[in-house]
Amino acid sequence: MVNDSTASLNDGGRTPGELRIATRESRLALWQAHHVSALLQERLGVQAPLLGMTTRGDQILDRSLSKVGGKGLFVKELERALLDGRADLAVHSLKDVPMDLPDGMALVAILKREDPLDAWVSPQFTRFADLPPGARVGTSSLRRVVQLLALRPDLQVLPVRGNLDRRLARLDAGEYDGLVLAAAGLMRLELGGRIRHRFTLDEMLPCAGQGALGLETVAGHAASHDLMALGDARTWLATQAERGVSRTLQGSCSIPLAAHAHWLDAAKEGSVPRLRLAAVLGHALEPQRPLIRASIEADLPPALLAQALSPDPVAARAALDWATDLAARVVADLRAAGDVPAYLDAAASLSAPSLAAPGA
Ligand SMILES: NCc1[nH]cc(CCC(=O)O)c1CC(=O)O
Repeated sequence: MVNDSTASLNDGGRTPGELRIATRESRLALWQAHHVSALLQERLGVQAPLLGMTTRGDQILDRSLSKVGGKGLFVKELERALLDGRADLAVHSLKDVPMDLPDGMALVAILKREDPLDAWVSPQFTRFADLPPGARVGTSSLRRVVQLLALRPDLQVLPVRGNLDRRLARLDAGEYDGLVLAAAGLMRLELGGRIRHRFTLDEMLPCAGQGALGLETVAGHAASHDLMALGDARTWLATQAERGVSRTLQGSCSIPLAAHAHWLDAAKEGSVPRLRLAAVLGHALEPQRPLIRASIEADLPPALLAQALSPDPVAARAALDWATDLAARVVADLRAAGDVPAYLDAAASLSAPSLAAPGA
């Protein structure tokens, strides 16, 4: 939508009143940074030029990310720019943001989530269900691997890394019969036309934070209050619940864990917002073992929606506690539904580099 903002890459001196955005230089990261720059201009009247940076996570394509420092790699160098004062904020795909930020950093806002689902992309096969036995599907996400094999144990699931354009090029070159990719990333890059269909939540549960954007600053940044106004309370509560599941299960990139929450009432007037949180855990070493699933629903106490984005830490804490409690209950249900410790041990001992990859 706001692809052609006035922001331009810039590494010169600072201008008072502007908010500089540190960003990776992949097409997706630049789209996201431009999007936020345009929002800052529209909603706050603030100029927000971009500071482009190449991170180690972008340079290292030949090794699995979990071997070289995990998805935190994408984030660390941007954080250094924030701590140095070279930039004021960083824009992240929330699902790439570690569960616990380093001391001194804050996730000040989570923008309204549009499309959290995973998409089926294939030149040849209109529907995932059309795939012939033994077909080759590309994904490097363990979460997707275990869910794909739960749907279709016959499939050959092959690793694919690199940015979206690179993955699609390999698909078009015939290396795969299809790919599973986040719909949000494809839509942002105007590649929505490549989507054949979205998977249902029962087929392919997304990972925590998928489809949402998070804004990070140093804690206590002077613009924190203004930036918080860009956040969306419902998305914040839903994604905090999702991230609570990952945090409780020590979700790293090598855990085949999905966690997704969505609001059930579609904002009908007078209705109580009700959140449904689901989680799926697969076995990292024997992906054919049954998935462990749990889901839970809860009505949001009405006051908490407003409190979610409150600058008052006590009020915000109450909203966060509600989301965290939901996460704890889903994790308890997971533990009751299957041998969670054995599945977590399998993920911890994972040694097959071809399976370990970023948290997509
Ligand atoms: N793991 C990489 C990544 N990080 C964010 C997105 C897409 C946007 C999003 O999910 O928010 C993707 C690509 C993908 O998973 O297909």
